[in-house]
Amino acid sequence: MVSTALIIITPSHSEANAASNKSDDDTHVAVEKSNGKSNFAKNSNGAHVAKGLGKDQVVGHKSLLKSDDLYKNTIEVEIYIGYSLLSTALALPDDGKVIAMDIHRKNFELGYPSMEQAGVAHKIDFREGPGLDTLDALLLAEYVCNINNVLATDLRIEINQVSILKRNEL
Ligand SMILES: C[S@@+](CC[C@H](N)C(=O)[O-])C[C@H]1O[C@@H](n2cnc3c(N)ncnc32)[C@H](O)[C@@H]1O
Repeated sequence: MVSTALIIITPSHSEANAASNKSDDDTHVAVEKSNGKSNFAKNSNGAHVAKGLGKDQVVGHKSLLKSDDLYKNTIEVEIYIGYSLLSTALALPDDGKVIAMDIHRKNFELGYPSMEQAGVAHKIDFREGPGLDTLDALLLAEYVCNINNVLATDLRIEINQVSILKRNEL
C-alpha cells in the first residue's frame, strides 16, 4: 500500500514562501458562492483557505507542496477536536483525503461541525480506535513509527505528516 513518504516541515511563513517560489497569483482566493455565509474560499489549486488572511497565512504548510497530486492522501493520529486536522484538510486539494484516527469518536465529533462549515468534511475519513491498531490494519504502523522516531528529535519540525499513495496511484 505504501510507496513513498513525504514529510511536511513547517518553517516560518517567510521561509515557506521563499521555498514555495509561488507568486501572488498562486494564492489568489476565489470566493466560494455556495451559501454566501462561509468563512472559507478556494484558492487557485482548489484548496480551501480562510477568507481575509494575508498571503503568508494562506499558503501555510501547503507552500512546501511541489505537487498537489503528491499530497492527496494523508494520515493523522490523535485528532481530539481536530485543530491540526482542519488545517490539513483545508490545505489539501478538493479530492484529497485525510485518514483521521482517534481512540474516542466523541472527541472527533466535537470538532466535526467546523469541518462541515469549512466545506472539508468530505476529505476526512475518520477511523475510531487505538492509532497503532488502525495503522497496523493499514499496514503502516512500523513505517510511520520509524519516521516519527527520527522526526521527533528534529527541532526544526513543528508538524510532521506522512503522505501516502495508494498502489493504484503509483
Ligand atoms: C492532545 S489531543 C490531540 C490534539 C490534536 N492533534 C489537535 O490538533 O487538536 C490527544 C487525542 O489523542 C487521542 N488518543 C489518545 N491515545 C490514542 C491512541 N492510542 N490512538 C488514537 N488516539 C488516541 C485522545 O482521544 C485525544 O483526542
